[in-house]
Amino acid sequence: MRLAYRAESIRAVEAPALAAGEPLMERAAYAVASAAVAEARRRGLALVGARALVLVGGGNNGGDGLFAAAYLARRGLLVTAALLRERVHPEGLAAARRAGVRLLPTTTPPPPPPPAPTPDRAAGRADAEASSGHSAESAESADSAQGVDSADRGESADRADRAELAPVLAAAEAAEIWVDAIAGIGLTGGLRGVSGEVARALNERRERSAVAPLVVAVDLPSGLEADGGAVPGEVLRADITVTMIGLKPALLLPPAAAEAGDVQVVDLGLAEAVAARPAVVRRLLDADVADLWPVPGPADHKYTRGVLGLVAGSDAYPGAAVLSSSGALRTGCGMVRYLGPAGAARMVLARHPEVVTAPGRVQAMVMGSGIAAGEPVPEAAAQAIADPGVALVVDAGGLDWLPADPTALARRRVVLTPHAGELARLLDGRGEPVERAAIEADPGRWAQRAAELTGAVVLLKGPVTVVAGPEGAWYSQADGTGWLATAGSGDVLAGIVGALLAGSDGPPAVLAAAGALVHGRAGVLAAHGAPITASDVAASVPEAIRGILAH
Ligand SMILES: NC(=O)C1=CN([C@@H]2O[C@H](COP(=O)(O)OP(=O)(O)OC[C@H]3O[C@@H](n4cnc5c(N)ncnc54)[C@H](O)[C@@H]3O)[C@@H](O)[C@H]2O)[C@@H](O)CC1
Ligand SMILES: [K+]
Repeated sequence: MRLAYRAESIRAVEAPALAAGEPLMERAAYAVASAAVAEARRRGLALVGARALVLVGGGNNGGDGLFAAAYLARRGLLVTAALLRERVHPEGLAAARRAGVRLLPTTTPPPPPPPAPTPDRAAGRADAEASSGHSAESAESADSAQGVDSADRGESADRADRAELAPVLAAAEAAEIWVDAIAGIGLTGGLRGVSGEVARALNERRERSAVAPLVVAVDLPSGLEADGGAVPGEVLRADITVTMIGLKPALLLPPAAAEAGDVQVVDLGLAEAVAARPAVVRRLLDADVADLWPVPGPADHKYTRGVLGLVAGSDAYPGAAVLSSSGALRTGCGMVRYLGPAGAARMVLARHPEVVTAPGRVQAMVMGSGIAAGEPVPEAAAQAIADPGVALVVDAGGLDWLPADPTALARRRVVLTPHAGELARLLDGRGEPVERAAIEADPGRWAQRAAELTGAVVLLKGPVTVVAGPEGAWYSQADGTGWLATAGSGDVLAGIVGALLAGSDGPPAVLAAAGALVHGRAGVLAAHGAPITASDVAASVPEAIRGILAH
C-alpha cells in the first residue's frame, strides 16, 4: 500500500529528528542529487560538464536545492543556482558557494538596510549579501514581520520584469537538468511573484524545446499544495519528484499527482516514525488486493460466497443489465440475481444463463446502472435500501433514490459510484451546487464532501478513481487506461464492486478501491494499447484477478 501524510504529520515527524541534530537536509539533498544523476545517466547524458539549473526558493525546500546543487557541482556538473528570493537558506548557500555553484540572484535591491545585525544571524546574512550583492537583512525583517517575504505578498509580480528573469531563462535554456527547489510543503496558495513567473516561463520553454530537460522536483513540484489534489495555479511539471519522509496527498490525488512524474520516496531514516501517523490517502497495490480477496475455501458453497442482486438496466439502456452482470459474475460471487425489467432480463439470460431472475435473499445489491435520473425507485431497490443487512452499490439513476438524511445510511455498507457529472447533480440536490468542471479540478475534495452529505462511501470515477469515506480518508487508484473511457465501463465497475461487497465483510471503502484496481487492470489487459468495449473489460476481469492473486 502506498500511504500519504499531511504536511503537519511530516513536520511532526521531522521536528524531534532535527532537534536531535539529525542531518535531514543533507540526506534529502544527497537523495535529490543522486536521483538526478541516476536519471541523467539512464538518459545517456555525460555528467562531467553537463549543465544543471537549480531554482531556489526562500525556505527549507530551497535549502535542499542548494545542498543538492553543491553535490552536483562536486560530481563535475556545471551548476547554476537561481536565487528566487532575497533571503535563501544560509548554510545551503554557503555549501553551494564552496562547491563552485554559480549564484544568480533574481530580485531587485531592497530599500537601504537598517542598522547593526544581531550576532547570531551574521553568518547567514554575510552569505546572502555576498551572493546577491545587497543586504539580506531588510528582506529578513520583512519575513519575520509578515511570515512571508515580499514575493509572497505579490509585490514581486509587479517587479518581475523580463529583464530580471532573462538570466534565469538563459541558464534554463542551456541546462540539461533543472532542479526545482522553489517550494515544498511550506507553500500555500498558488506560486506568486517571481516564482510563478519563472515556473510559467520554464513550462513554456520545456514545451517548445526539441530536447526537453530532465526536471527533478524536490519534495513536491513547486506550485502544488501538499495536502490536496487541486492545482492552485502555475506548477513546474516534473519528470521525477524526490519526496522526503513520506508521500504527500498531492502526490497521489488527481489532478495534482499528474504534475509529479515518477515519485521516489526518501524516508530520511524516519520511516517508522511516519508510519505511526495517520495516512490520509492510500493507494492499494496488488498485494493488498490479494490479501483482502474473498478466495473460496473447501467449506464454501454459493450462499456462503455471497449473493448479489442487480436492479440495473432499463428499456432505454438494457445493455447495462448485461454489463453489470458480466462484471459481477467475472468477479466471482456465489450467485447473481437479476431483478430488473423483463426485456433486459431476457438479454442477461441470453448472455449469462447462470444468472437467476427469481427474487430472494441477497447480501449486496447494485442499483441504478443504466437507469436514467429521475426514474422512480423500483420495489426491489426500495426493499434493499430499507434493509440494513444489505450492502448497496448505488450508480447513475439510483443516486436519486438515496435517503436525504445522511445518518440513515450510518453503519451501513454503501458505495456510491458517480462520475463527475452525476456527483454534481447529487451535490446540487443536497444544496451544494457545484459545476462538473470544479469537481474535476478537485475530485478528492468533492468526493469527500459528498461522503459527508450522504453518509456513504463515494467512489468518484475519472482518469484516477478517488474513493472517499465519511471518516475522512481517501483511496486513490490510478490503475486504468484512457481506453476505459467507453460506454458501459462504469456498469462493469458497479458489478465488480457489488460482487466484492456481497462476497466479503470488509470495509466498503477498501473494497471499492480494490474494485477500482481490478477494473483498471482488466482494462489495461483487455486494451493492450488498442480500443476496447466494456464487454472486453468484463471478460478480462478473471485474468486481472489471476495476476493479482499470483502475488
Ligand atoms: N527542516 C528540514 O531540515 C527539512 C526540510 N525539508 C524541506 O523543507 C521543505 C519545507 O520547508 P519550509 O517550511 O521552509 O517551506 P518551503 O521551502 O516548502 O516553502 C516556503 C518557501 O516557499 C516559497 N513560497 C511560499 N509561498 C509562496 C507563494 N505563494 N508563491 C511563491 N513562493 C512561495 C517561499 O520561498 C518560502 O520561503 C520541505 O518541503 C522539504 O523540501 C526536508 O528537506 C527535510 C528536512
Ligand atoms: K519543489
